[in-house]
Amino acid sequence: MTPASAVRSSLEEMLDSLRRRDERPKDEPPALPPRPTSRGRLPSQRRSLPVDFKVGAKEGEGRAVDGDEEVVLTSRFFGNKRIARMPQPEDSPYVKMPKLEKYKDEPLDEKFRWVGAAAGGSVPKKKKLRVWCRLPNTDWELGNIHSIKGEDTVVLLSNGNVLRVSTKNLLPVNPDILDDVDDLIKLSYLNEPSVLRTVKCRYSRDMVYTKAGNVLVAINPFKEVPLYGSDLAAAYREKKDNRPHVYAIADSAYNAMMRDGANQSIIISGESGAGKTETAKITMQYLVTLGGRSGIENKVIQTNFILEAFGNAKTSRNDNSSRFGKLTEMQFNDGGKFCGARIQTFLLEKTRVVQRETGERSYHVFYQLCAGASHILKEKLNLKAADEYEYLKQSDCLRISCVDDAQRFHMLMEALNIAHISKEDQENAFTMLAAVLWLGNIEFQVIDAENHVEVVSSEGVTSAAKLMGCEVSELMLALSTRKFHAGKDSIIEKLTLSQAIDTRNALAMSVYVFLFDWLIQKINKSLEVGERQTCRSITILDIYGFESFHRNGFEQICINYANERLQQHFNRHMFKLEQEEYVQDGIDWTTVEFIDNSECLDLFEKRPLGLLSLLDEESSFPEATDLTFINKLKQHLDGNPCFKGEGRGAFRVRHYAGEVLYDTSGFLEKNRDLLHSDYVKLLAHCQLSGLFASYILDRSQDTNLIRQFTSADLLDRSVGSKFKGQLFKLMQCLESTTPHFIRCIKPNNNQLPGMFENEHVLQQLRCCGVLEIVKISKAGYPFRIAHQRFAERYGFLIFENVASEDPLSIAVAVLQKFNVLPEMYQVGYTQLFFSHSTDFCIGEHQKSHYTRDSSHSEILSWS
Ligand SMILES: Nc1ncnc2c1ncn2[C@@H]1O[C@H](COP(=O)(O)OP(=O)(O)OP(=O)(O)O)[C@@H](O)[C@H]1O
Repeated sequence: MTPASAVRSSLEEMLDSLRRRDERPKDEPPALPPRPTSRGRLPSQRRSLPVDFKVGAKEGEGRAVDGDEEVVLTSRFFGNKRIARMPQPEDSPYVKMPKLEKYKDEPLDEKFRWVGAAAGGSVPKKKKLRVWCRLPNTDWELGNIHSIKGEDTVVLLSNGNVLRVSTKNLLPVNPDILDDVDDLIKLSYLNEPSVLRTVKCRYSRDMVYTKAGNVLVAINPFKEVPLYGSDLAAAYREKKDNRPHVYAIADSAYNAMMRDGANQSIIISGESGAGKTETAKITMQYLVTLGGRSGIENKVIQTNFILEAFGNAKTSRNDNSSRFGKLTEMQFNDGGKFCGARIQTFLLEKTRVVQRETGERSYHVFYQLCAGASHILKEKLNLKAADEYEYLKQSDCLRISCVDDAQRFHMLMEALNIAHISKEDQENAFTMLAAVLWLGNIEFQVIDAENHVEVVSSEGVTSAAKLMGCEVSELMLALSTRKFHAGKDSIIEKLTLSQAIDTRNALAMSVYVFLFDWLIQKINKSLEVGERQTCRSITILDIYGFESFHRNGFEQICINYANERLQQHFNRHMFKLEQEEYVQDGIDWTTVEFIDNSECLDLFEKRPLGLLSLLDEESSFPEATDLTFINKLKQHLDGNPCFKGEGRGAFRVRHYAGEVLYDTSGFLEKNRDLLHSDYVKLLAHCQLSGLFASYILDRSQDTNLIRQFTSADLLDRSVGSKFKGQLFKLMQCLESTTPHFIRCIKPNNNQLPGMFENEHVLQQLRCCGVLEIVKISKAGYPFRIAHQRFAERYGFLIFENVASEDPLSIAVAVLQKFNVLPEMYQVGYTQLFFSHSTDFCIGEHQKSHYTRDSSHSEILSWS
């Protein structure tokens, strides 16, 4: 009998007793077990994991059978105490927590290595055994042991080659039957090539979702797969399907929200192009159908299209890359009905509007407008084809294959209508887009030896001025001069060519950012529930993925910093808090190590000598340049193992997802993000259209966007500090929710279906700590219940008067009376910890009374 079935029968027995409670003879004497020892803890008992795995074994004794041969295996995953450090308490978005054992000071290479890679569990010792063999190019290949001599083994590879390798480069292979297990926890041998083989095998059969314990791994199919739709959604809703799926994650978040009343979050991460945005949309779709017909489902779904048009663009990594972070709070009333949503966005990549790498595009909406606007609209906006605008044609990429921009524009108009964005507001938005495009066509001519310029009178400037609703002369002046105040006098200074171009671009970017923010406000207004009737929510986070391009600038460092923060959140919940709870409740537990990214976060956030602080400090010196900035970084950060200064104003950061080379040019300017007071005024007084102009005016007064900052102002307002502040707020918001994680994986860099690049996928699996998650899920106790609650629920089974006994004695007595195997649970100071969910324990007929808690809190919940 397996441990699971033993528990099933014993708990079934317990539940039978529950049903028979009234018939139970009153005089049956309860069999009281001896009181447990002090600290409420049973004698140490390690649960035996399925098959051969042994927690805590240094040199393992697990046994496995391969064919007719029994082989001796070694398990070396556990036993290394290396728990990661908590974030710096003085500068952290989290509530202060007790400090844990410090990360060992190992060489950096060690920390970035996948801990289980070489120590995948076993060193096979018998002939003919199937093994994974690490090739000189680091790929893993299947083979059979031919002979063993000392430390070396000769392996017959599946491709016919024969290889002599060191035995430490061999790992055990799972039986074929486990090739496509839906949860990696079911693998007998947990090692890198086996995990890869499983996800690859599933991927080849269009099973793009696999579970790694509580985490869902989603591999981007890059094609339509028959995994979605109302029938399938209904199957998940009615619990008829339990295969790994986004629907299952959304369903479990919804159930947890309804059951516990606690807000939930679904955190979707992965590198650029891994499928986060699509996954977020699938999640939303499922949630709105779960939440019943409220009339605003379609509105919410359509907002995705609007946001993608204005906030997504083609990059070299992804034809539809989100260039902003998005948090969508789906709100439900007490009856679980979906009743509204609120969207929060983070740091739109604004430079894309005026400049980007060759082969990439600006925001989709520009091309859609040019291709799809009606004749009347075109005339009104003096709109030309996309290739007539400098801002669009400069990167040699006007189209995306298989995408019809004109058709997308019609879809956008429809989405705007469904989202109840008024016709007038729509027209205002299109007017601003056209103004931005015309601004890009404004040219300057040099008028003196000092390179001072004036604006060339052209269709560009007249159209831009007209669309913005200001005088042509006003715009010309704002773009070619700058006014300073010296005492009571104001001095007008002419701009040089490069200053004028920067000013024009800054104006265009600002208009676009204002437009984007304004649109989010409009959308939020439209999705708002009139009377706030809700106190429950599920928040979906879809933030731009980790990026490493040929050239990486200020935007990339912000994006990658955000991903570091998110990774820390993941580590904190999957590894730190989970293991802390075991330790604090005193159960027998051997720490599972994981790759911590605290050092990289320190590099960014430490004060006063972190990257962001140094950037702010340097930005506040008017004389500072990108060169003085890089020197400062080298001077102060060289000691951090995640930092390496390079030549030509560049530096490297060792992120959790890989190393990125950053080019500091433009860092200071982008961090300062100063708007010249002249054109803030210009914008504020433009007759753009009623509401829009007043919105700009509000913003300009709000943030006091004027020149001549003091350095203290700058610290509050620099882009880096603001972004860090936003991320901290985001983390605090996520901390108040129960998280559910989805890790998206990109199978290849070509955005092609059916192409699975082993090394690339492996790298991503390593980064998200999949192996460690499986280890912790396999060895851990995900289902918990407080002694008190367990005693209240089950105590009557053996005690006449539950109130007269202490909860711990009752709990232990019940477990012993019903022969629950000691390997299946541990008794902590305050809780009982179970390794299996109630799904193992109760019959189908009981499911309506018991819901499974796949998060953390308790073993059972009662309806
Ligand atoms: N579940 C899916 N089914 C079919 N195609 C998908 C799926 N998920 C992603 N894709 C394809 O992959 C492309 C990239 O996905 P997506 O835009 O969601 O990536 P992302 O991780 O959000 O990237 P970024 O960080 O750059 O925004 C999509 O445009 C779509 O073509």
